[in-house]
This record gives sequence, structure tokens and C-alpha cells, in this order.
Amino acid sequence: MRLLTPDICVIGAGSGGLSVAAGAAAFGVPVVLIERHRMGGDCLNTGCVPSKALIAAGRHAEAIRAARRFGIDAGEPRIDFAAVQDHVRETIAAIAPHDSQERFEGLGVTVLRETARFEDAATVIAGDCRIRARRFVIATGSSPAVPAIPGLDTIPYLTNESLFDLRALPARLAVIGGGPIGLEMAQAHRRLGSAVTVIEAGRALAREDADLARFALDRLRQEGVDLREATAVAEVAVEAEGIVLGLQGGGRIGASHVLVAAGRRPNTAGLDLAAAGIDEGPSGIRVDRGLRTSNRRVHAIGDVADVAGLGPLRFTHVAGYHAGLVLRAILFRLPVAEDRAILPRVTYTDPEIGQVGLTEAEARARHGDGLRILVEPLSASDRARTDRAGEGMIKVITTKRGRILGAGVAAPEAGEIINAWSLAVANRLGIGAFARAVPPYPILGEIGRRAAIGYYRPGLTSPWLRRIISLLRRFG
Ligand SMILES: Cc1cc2nc3c(=O)[nH]c(=O)nc-3n(C[C@H](O)[C@H](O)[C@H](O)COP(=O)(O)OP(=O)(O)OC[C@H]3O[C@@H](n4cnc5c(N)ncnc54)[C@H](O)[C@@H]3O)c2cc1C
Ligand SMILES: NC(=O)c1ccc[n+]([C@@H]2O[C@H](COP(=O)([O-])OP(=O)(O)OC[C@H]3O[C@@H](n4cnc5c(N)ncnc54)[C@H](O)[C@@H]3O)[C@@H](O)[C@H]2O)c1
Repeated sequence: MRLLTPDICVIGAGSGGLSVAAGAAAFGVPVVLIERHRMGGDCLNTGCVPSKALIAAGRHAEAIRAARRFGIDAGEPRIDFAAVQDHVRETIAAIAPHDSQERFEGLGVTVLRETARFEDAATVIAGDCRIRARRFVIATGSSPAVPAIPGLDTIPYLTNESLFDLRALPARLAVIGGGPIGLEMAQAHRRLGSAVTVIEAGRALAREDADLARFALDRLRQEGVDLREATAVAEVAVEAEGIVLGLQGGGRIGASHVLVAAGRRPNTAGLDLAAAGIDEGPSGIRVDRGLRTSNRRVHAIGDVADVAGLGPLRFTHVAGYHAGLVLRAILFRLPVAEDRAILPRVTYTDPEIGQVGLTEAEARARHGDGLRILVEPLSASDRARTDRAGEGMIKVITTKRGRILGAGVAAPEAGEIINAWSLAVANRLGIGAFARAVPPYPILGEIGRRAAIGYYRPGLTSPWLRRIISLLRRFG
């Protein structure tokens, strides 16, 4: 067996692992990177990239339908689904070189295309290599969790791992789960011509502020998605007319395809974490806010990490942020801690739902009533009118003194709008920063400044302010 002794051994070449390997290699630090499947992990191959490419195709189809409201009638779009999937594949192929084995070897990283497992607290085995590294970073990601619904295993159900391989449009798509994957894919397929039903056991987009999520849910329903909340599937069967989902409490839904989008499970099977003394729980590898596992040589990041018992935050930018933190800890021995309050997220439905910092409910739970909630409808933006951008709003939460605790946006391009609020939250800016900045006219993000000005509105009726103004008037 070949013995390798790098400074850092990274397991998993997805969003988190690639960032650690590239960052360490840039400083000339010896790195071994182990990947058992595809370079780029979930995000590139079966997650963010294909899903956003499919959403873009759906958006174009919808724009053609909506064109008649602008005086342009292009009729109902004709959809060549195989060509849509070619666009998805081409998008992946265009980004793939950035994550490729060749690129990383060019950076000086030793890439092993093997499955990794721990032999002991300081050793990993990958194929015919034994790796003894000073530090290990586990970035093995997550996989779709499949609920134990009787009969589900008797049909060829889809997950994000197989959805983008379809060459023909699903005629009747049933989606189990109304989280971000379920709703993004439900809307995209509906816009491309599928009949879509979403079955959600609880509330759809439950993590989001309900006032904001409502705009996306209403829009999906208007576009014809049959969205059933508080509904559970009791059993799945194949009958003469195709797949049938029997609902608890009665009712049946017929489908040609079933997409399971019911949450994730951490990829830890086969890693032999116990051999290395690494603790794990149902939500993933247990790490502290510094992303350290119970083995002091080993960090865990990204989808596989359950940070300080708060549960994982499964986003590509979070995996990248974790990578930056562990590089600082490993290379510079600096103390680091995940700051969850600064991390944004966006659900790419139309309208998009963007959020950074605390939602209103989270802020009330933490700060009680010592808050200001600043709300501005999207319709206050002239740009929303020129573009017929539909319904939406911004909701900003500040302390009584104006420190921004969180912001949420429901709007087209909410992800772009929330980015400025992310900057503000990360830098602990007050709401005055948005009141002072002058947004170019007419952008949708202007509703943020309007919300900020709303913070000062009660002051306008203050008797003191009025007295000062009348005093100053006497001086001409
Ligand atoms: C449909 C979908 C859409 C998404 N959209 C977005 C989005 O728009 N924005 C966003 O921020 N996030 C999105 N995400 C989430 C995002 O994809 C993940 O958060 C991100 O990929 C996590 O990165 P990671 O490095 O932790 O894991 P991954 O990217 O999953 O990488 C883990 C890698 O480890 C490898 N591996 C596992 N076990 C072993 C082993 N024992 N040995 C060797 N290799 C191993 C795997 O093969 C994989 O390549 C989406 C996810 C899905 C499923
Ligand atoms: N835009 C983005 O950034 C983006 C997009 C997609 C996914 N992601 C990441 O991937 C993660 C996983 O996404 P997800 O949507 O699979 O998971 P999720 O956990 O966010 O949502 C799953 C939903 O499925 C429901 N559910 C679970 N079991 C069910 C059952 N038996 N019947 C009906 N409903 C059931 C849950 O109540 C929940 O609402 C997300 O949390 C997110 O971190 C991010």
C-alpha cells in the first residue's frame, strides 16, 4: 500500500472540499483530495447548477406566455424537453473544468478517485493508498432522504440524482416534499408543461417567513401547481392508469413520475467514523462552531456537518464559507466560529424568496417586542410596474435602535436584492446605511431604501422635531 503524508487530507470534492483543497494549494500546502464519484459533488452535477439551468428554461417559457401583457403575442411556447435537458447538460459541462481533476492536479493537489474510510484516528484508507495527514477535512455532503412510504420502493421514483437525466417531459409529476427542492422543481416543470402536484406533510417553505413565502406559494398555485399542504402520502401503488399515491385520510393522486424531495441525510455511511473517534448524530457529524469534530485532527464542513447542535445549513455558499473558516484555523491557527446570523439563503422560485439574518419569528423569540418591523410592498417600486413584476415585499427587522437583525425579500431577483442586506448584516450596519445610500432609479431594490426610511417615519410626527422646525422658520 502506498503511504501519503500530506498536511491536509480532504474527503469529498464538492463545494466544500474543493474550496479547502484550492485554498490550501494556493499557499503551497500539500493536499490529498479524495472523491468517490463525480468531481464537483452535488452542486455541479445534481443540485444547484442543473436546477438553476432548468429554472432558467422554465422562466423563458413563462416569459413567452406573459409577453401578451406587453402587447406581444408569441402564442403558447413549444417545448423540446430533450433540448432543455441538453441546455442543462451543456451548463454543467461549461462549469465542470473549474472543478476538474486536471485543474486541481495543476494546482498541485493529489487527487484520488476512491472511496475514503478511516482506519484509525490519524489514518484514512483510499484504494491502495494509506493517508496519514496532520489534518483531515470531511466534506462528504448529503443525499436525498427517502421517506418510508409503503410501496414507494416498488416504483422507479426520481430524486435530484436522477431528475436531470430525463429526456422526456413528465406528463404528470407528483412531488413529495414542499421544501426548496420540491417547489423550485415543481414550478420549473409546470412552466415547461407538466401537470404538477406537490404533497407537503407540513407547511410548504416552512423555514421561511410565512408572509414572504406566501408570494411564491400563491404564484405556484396561480400557474396551476396543485400544492397540497398538511397532506401525507399513505401508500404508493401502480395501477392500470399509472402510479397512484393514496393520501392519508382518503384521496388519490395519479402520476406518471414521482419526485422525492423530502429532505436530506448526511453522507457518513462507510466512512468508519467510529474508528477515528468521530461523533455523529442523525443530522450529521457533530462539530463545534469552529467546525471541529470530537477528533482534534478532523474538521467537518458543508452538508455533512451538524454545527453546534443547530443542524446543518445545506447550501453551497455555506460549504464555501466553512472551507474559509477551516483554512484559517488549519493554516494560521486562528480561532474561528461559524456566524449563522450572517448567512443568506435564496429559494429560486418565481418570485424568489431571499433571507439573511433573523426572520420576524426568530427575532421575536430572541428579542421579544424590542423590535422594529419595516415592511414595504414590491408595488411601491416603479420598476415593478414597468416590468409587471407581480406581487412581493421586503421585510426588515431591526432593534429599536436600528441595528439590522434580518431582512427578507419576495421579488424577482430577490437573491440580488438580499445580497446588499447580507453585506449590512455581516458588517453590523445600522438601518441608516440604507437610508443614506442612493439607489439608482428605477431598480427593484429601491424598496429596501423605502423600508429604511420607514424606520424614521414615527420621528416625523414628533412634537420636538416640529418645534425645532418652527423655531428655525423664525430665522427666515
Ligand atoms: C436540487 C438541489 C438544488 C440545490 N440548489 C442550491 C442552490 O441553488 N444554492 C445553494 O447554495 N445550494 C443549493 N443546493 C445545496 C448544495 O448543493 C449543497 O449544499 C452543496 O453541494 C454541499 O456541498 P458539500 O461540499 O457539503 O457536499 P457535496 O457537494 O455533495 O460534495 C460531497 C462529495 O463527497 C463525495 N463523497 C461522499 N462520501 C465519500 C467518501 N467516503 N469518499 C470519497 N468521497 C466521498 C461525494 O461523492 C460528493 O462528490 C442544492 C441541492 C440540491 C440537491
Ligand atoms: N435555493 C437553494 O439554495 C436550495 C435549493 C434546493 C435545495 N437546497 C438545500 O437542500 C436542502 C434539501 O432540500 P429539500 O427541499 O429536499 O429539503 P427540506 O428539508 O428543506 O424540505 C423537505 C420538505 O419535505 C417535507 N416532507 C418530508 N417528508 C415528507 C413526506 N413523507 N411527505 C410529504 N412531505 C414530506 C418536509 O415537511 C419539508 O417541508 C435544503 O434544505 C437546502 O438546504 C437549497
